[in-house]
Amino acid sequence: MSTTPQLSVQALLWTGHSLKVLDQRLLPEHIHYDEYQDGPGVAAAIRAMQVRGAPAIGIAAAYGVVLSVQQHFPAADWQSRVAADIATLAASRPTAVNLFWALDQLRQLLAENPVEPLSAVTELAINIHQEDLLANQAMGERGADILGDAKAVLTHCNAGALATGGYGTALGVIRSAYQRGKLESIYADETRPWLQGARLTAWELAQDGIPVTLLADSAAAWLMKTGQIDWIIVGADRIAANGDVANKIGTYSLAVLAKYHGVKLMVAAPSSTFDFSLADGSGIEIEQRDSQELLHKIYLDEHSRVTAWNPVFDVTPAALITAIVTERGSVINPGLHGVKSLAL
Ligand SMILES: CSC[C@@H](O)[C@@H](O)C(=O)COP(=O)(O)O
Repeated sequence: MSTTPQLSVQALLWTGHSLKVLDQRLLPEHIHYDEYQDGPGVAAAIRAMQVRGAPAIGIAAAYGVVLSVQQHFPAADWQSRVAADIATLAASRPTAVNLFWALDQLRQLLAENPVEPLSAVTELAINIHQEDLLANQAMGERGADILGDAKAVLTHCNAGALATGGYGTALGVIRSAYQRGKLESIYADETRPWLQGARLTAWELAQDGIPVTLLADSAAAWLMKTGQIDWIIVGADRIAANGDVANKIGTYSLAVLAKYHGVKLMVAAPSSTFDFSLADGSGIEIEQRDSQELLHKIYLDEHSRVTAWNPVFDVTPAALITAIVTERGSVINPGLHGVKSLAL
């Protein structure tokens, strides 16, 4: 096992009484942290994508509950106020299951600790944050083992430290493989329309001195056709029991292209990203974001006849995935086996 370097990038900083959130809308030009003292503030930060990426959304929401308890306990109606803040946090974004996974744990703990809730929820939120970092480090090593001697990979979106408690899922695998000296080329899609690849992944890897080559999303087919990559490595927002994976829009098209070109596809995600209540990916809600993310401003006029369709996730069928890697283990060919073996 190789050692993990000190992390240069942190999306979330817990101060003990507030949450500092790196505003990812401003990267890579500006490194600016906003400080939040209440649950609705954190929910707004998630909705606006100041913090984004499935595990980071779950961690931020956990701290949002801590801030809510800190603000309202021990007022007579603290429980209903905290419940309202939890509902606001749950409504912030629909697709990443990590959000609901974290909130469910905090809700249950609050029910068990009505007398001293603050210390209990604080301990749990910090634990969720730390466990995510450890999971990513374990996943990174496991994923690097599966890559073996692969020389070149492509990633999509940002599934890095910025999207998690640290180290990253897909970027964790890439970090670990790079440290082993195997990877010669790392490609990143721009990831339109929000440019998570161009703005975040490129910046994050550059912070660690890891070279990366950016490409327009539409160049990915030609990258594969010309034999330049062995693997595509992505994260996930929700994985159903049969291994279908919801992830950033464009992942499905990469998976189809990969199948055609004989390129392998790895999904790296912590256990908190699995939703075993769903038999397959058809039940996953796909977030639609504002058309302003796509439309040129001359088309934002209310009389404009130009509109935009902006789904920000898609679902990749398990049959197109070569390996799903978690901190607990991995499944090769999930289309044949599903992922129930990864449940506790
Ligand atoms: C480890 S992050 C995994 C996914 O959350 C990531 O690939 C992704 O799709 C993020 O979408 P985003 O809309 O930026 O929150």
